[in-house]
Amino acid sequence: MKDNKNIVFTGIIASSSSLNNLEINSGYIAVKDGKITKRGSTEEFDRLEKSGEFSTFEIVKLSPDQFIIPGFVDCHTHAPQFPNIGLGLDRPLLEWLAKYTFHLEKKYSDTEFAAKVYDQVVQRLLKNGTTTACYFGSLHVEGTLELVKSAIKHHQRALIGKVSMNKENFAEYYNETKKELEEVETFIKQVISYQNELVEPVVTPRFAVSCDKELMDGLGSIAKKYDCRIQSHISENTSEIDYVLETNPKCKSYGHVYDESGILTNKCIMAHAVHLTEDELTLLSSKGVSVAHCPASNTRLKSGLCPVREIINANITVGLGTDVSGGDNASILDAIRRTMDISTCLEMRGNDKYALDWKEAFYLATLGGAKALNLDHKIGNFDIGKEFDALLVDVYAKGGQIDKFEGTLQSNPDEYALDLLQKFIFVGDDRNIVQVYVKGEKVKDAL
Ligand SMILES: O=c1[nH]c(=O)c2nc[nH]c2[nH]1
Ligand SMILES: [Zn+2]
Repeated sequence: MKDNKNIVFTGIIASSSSLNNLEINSGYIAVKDGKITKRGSTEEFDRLEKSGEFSTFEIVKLSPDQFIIPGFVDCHTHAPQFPNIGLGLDRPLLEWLAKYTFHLEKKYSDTEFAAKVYDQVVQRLLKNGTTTACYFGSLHVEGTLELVKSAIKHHQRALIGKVSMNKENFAEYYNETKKELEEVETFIKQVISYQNELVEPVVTPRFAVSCDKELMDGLGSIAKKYDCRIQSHISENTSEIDYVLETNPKCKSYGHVYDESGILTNKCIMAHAVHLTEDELTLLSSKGVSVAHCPASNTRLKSGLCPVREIINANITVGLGTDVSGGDNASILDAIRRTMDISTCLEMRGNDKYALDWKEAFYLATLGGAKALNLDHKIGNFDIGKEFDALLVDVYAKGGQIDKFEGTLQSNPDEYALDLLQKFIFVGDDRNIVQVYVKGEKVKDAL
């Protein structure tokens, strides 16, 4: 598709090195064959440019109102549910699944339908600056392979799972165990056979409500066999937890149901974790499990206010998820804002110093997400040697929400840069994301 040129950007560059360390300054970043090869000050750039170092590079000089940040990482979303976005949010989780969600997901037995929807989904996410997405597909192998093909076609970094379910439900949306395990292996082998460096398969037990012990054991073994990531849901809603404990009377917690089947590994990412006990926090932390915090769906489905600060303090790696269509917004910018809002609500209820500030939420949306998905050796910030997944943001982009009030931002260059980024985080939208790069290739250009 797009040609992978050598590019050097000069201007404001921002990325996190940890939850509490945002680096933002003016300088340059050089990208060769999709990887970051050099970074430095503006003075160093001027010197190197004069010496001819960048003679084979396209040079992109940012305007004073533009900056570069790492691409957003969506750690949890359901691609087949996008046609329902904004609809049917009047029921709690289990009723919502039975009434709206399973019926929609069943339609993905039609691969033509799947191909059309997934092409739109992948493009929507790239437009929003989501350079990496960890997707749930549907129960169907061929349908979910259409999602894989769309990610490859549009050059999105994607972790994709064929959903596994073997428990009967009213929608008749499940497989018999043997068939399900065979299909999961077929899916994994097929994705591997594409040999695409951006796309990987994920073992995806929907949750302990939909999978019995036999299936869960089998999925744990498959993940081990192929050294795959695993994704699922945990402790989102109290009725869900009650059901899981009732149907697994020998397990002392929801977390232990997964642990009994070898699901909890350092390649496992669990969505939600709204109602975990202290014991479960310790269990997840000891196993190296990551959590995808999905604030939009937690409020839309009235599941609860996720204590994200406690999860972070328990030494669990956290990233953000949009969780469409329990979540009503496909943008990680929205997840950033809702993360701040939910944690602020919890602070206002009496948890001192609980709220996450915008710099922390920005970290979760970038490097935190990359760590949660075990991709931080490749992406998440602009360390030399990492792959260049990045957004070029224009704070005053034409038609956008952010008005320019001349001379009102702080005049010190460092503070001015912080003001610009802060404006984008709180007020910006996809119109401000004027270019998107994945592994050095431009996948959106609205400049
Ligand atoms: O928010 C959610 N969306 C889903 O599709 C789902 N399935 C199980 N648990 C779930 N939670
Ligand atoms: Zn989900």
